[in-house]
Amino acid sequence: MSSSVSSAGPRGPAGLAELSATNGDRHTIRLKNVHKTFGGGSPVLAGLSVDITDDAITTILGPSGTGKSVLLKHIVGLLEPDVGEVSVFGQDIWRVSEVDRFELRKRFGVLFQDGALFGSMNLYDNVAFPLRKHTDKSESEIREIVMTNLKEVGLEGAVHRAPNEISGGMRKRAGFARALVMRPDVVLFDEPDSGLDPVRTRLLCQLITQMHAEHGGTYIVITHDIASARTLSDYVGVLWQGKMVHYGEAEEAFASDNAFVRQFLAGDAVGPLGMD
Ligand SMILES: Nc1ncnc2c1ncn2[C@@H]1O[C@H](COP(=O)(O)OP(=O)(O)OP(=O)(O)O)[C@@H](O)[C@H]1O
Repeated sequence: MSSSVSSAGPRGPAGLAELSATNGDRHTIRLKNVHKTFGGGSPVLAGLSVDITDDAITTILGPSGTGKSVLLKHIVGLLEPDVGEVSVFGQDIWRVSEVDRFELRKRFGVLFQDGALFGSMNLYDNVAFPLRKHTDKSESEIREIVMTNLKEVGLEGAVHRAPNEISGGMRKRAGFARALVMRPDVVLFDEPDSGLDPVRTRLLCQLITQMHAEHGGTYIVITHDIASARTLSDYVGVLWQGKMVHYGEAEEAFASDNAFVRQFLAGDAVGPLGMD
């Protein structure tokens, strides 16, 4: 973990003061003037720049289809920008060798919408998979880590179940356990709240906050659920029309006088964002 304030798990104004005092200038993830267009369509990212603050939970908000998942795939090096730079851990991810890019990716944990579990493996083997593939740990070491991680997400009683034998919320928690198993410096969540009822959403947000407080690291959570963003965020980024129209401390974002940011965060029907 690359975290000076990680065990503190910065929450609330006091946490943020501590964060900026110790950590203000460190940015593991930086995007500079990133453009991305698919085929002959209109640009999805159109000059997006942002420096994500380390050792905090950032939520990225924006309307449907605005490019949040595309942004996440750029951060983890799964998509290459047409123009611009994506720098992770101080290196331009597209100017390093493929082998180095693969090494950089190992420092990320990603939780995709449905948990992205292997259907043919039980939960234990799903969580053990990255350790078996990328480390030379013994099976008894792996067992200890896997059981700890599954316990942390409340799934120690479901280790032998297959993904299709458990609920969507449990699949997300199992995906979370797997995303954390390599002790990543950065964890990316692609709409962890999608398809969950409000209570399960709240519980998952609590789990994310709690795991961040325990393990530290830089968490980036993509969502369009404003309630989740309020619960989770140390920092908020708002994406619109291919750009990061706002990035800053959560309180600042929720008090923004930018017409779009205000409309989106308040969920107002009136404002620059319409149905198109
Ligand atoms: N591989 C791809 N090829 C072509 N178009 C793509 C590809 N990936 C994404 N897009 C397009 O990019 C746009 C942004 O998609 P993206 O999934 O990033 O939006 P989003 O903000 O995550 O949306 P939502 O909140 O609905 O999940 C969409 O128009 C989508 O069709």
